[in-house]
Amino acid sequence: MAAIVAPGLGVSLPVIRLGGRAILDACELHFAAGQVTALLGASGVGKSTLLRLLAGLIPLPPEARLLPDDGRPLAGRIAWMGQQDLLMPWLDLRANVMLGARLRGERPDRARADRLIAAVGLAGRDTARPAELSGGMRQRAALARTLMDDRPFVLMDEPFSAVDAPTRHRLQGLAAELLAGRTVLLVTHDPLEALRMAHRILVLRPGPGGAVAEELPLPPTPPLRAAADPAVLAAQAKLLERLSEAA
Ligand SMILES: Nc1ncnc2c1ncn2[C@@H]1O[C@H](COP(=O)(O)OP(=O)(O)OP(=O)(O)O)[C@@H](O)[C@H]1O
Repeated sequence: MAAIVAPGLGVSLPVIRLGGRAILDACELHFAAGQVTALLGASGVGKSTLLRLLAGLIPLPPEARLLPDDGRPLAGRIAWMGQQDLLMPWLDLRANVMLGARLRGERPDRARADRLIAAVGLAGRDTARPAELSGGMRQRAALARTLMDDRPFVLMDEPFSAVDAPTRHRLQGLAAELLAGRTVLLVTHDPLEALRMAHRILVLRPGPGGAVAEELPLPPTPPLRAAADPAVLAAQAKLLERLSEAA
């Protein structure tokens, strides 16, 4: 796959209220070009809300600004991958990977779909329906679909939480390789996943005016970090402690 280097993304948000309650406090964030930022925090603190605001799934207040560093609009340049694979059961793997283009009425790039299917280790399974694939295979298919449209910004909401630990470990390696150069915001509950994959870790913690993001230090080595790296293990213990305090 051709390497791309995505621009960074500046985010300026006022207090975000949902159902009459302040969920996120006003914030200024910058997601660095081509880097993975992991977002952690207790259940219900507002991680998905932030992701959904960036994806346009929750309407932005008029004062909010989402500014890619290249000055071009953000619309149409975001890919999304969630906890559920959202594969269409009646379509085969290749058709699922090419679904975005079909929905937009474009001619899908079949060669690119096949390269991505091979890259996620599913070569030869292109005519299989989702029901014939394991959970890990379906998440790999979802990863291929996420990358199919070649978007510079990728938002991932607990993408690997539904698979077993060894599969998750493999998918983290695969995703790190295939997402290289993109500007990624990864919501996860898994401290080790954040420590392996991220260039930067933000923890959302509740505050009186809504949740606030706090940056945590990372081991000096770049991602993808080895799970057995003593610096990663030490950071994992500290991150768990910090998450317990923030809950
Ligand atoms: N449309 C909505 N209307 C009202 N409240 C909402 C809405 N969407 C989310 N919330 C509330 O906003 C808060 C943050 O939810 P959000 O899903 O962002 O949390 P989260 O940190 O992603 O949680 P989890 O880790 O459990 O997925 C929760 O209290 C939730 O109930």
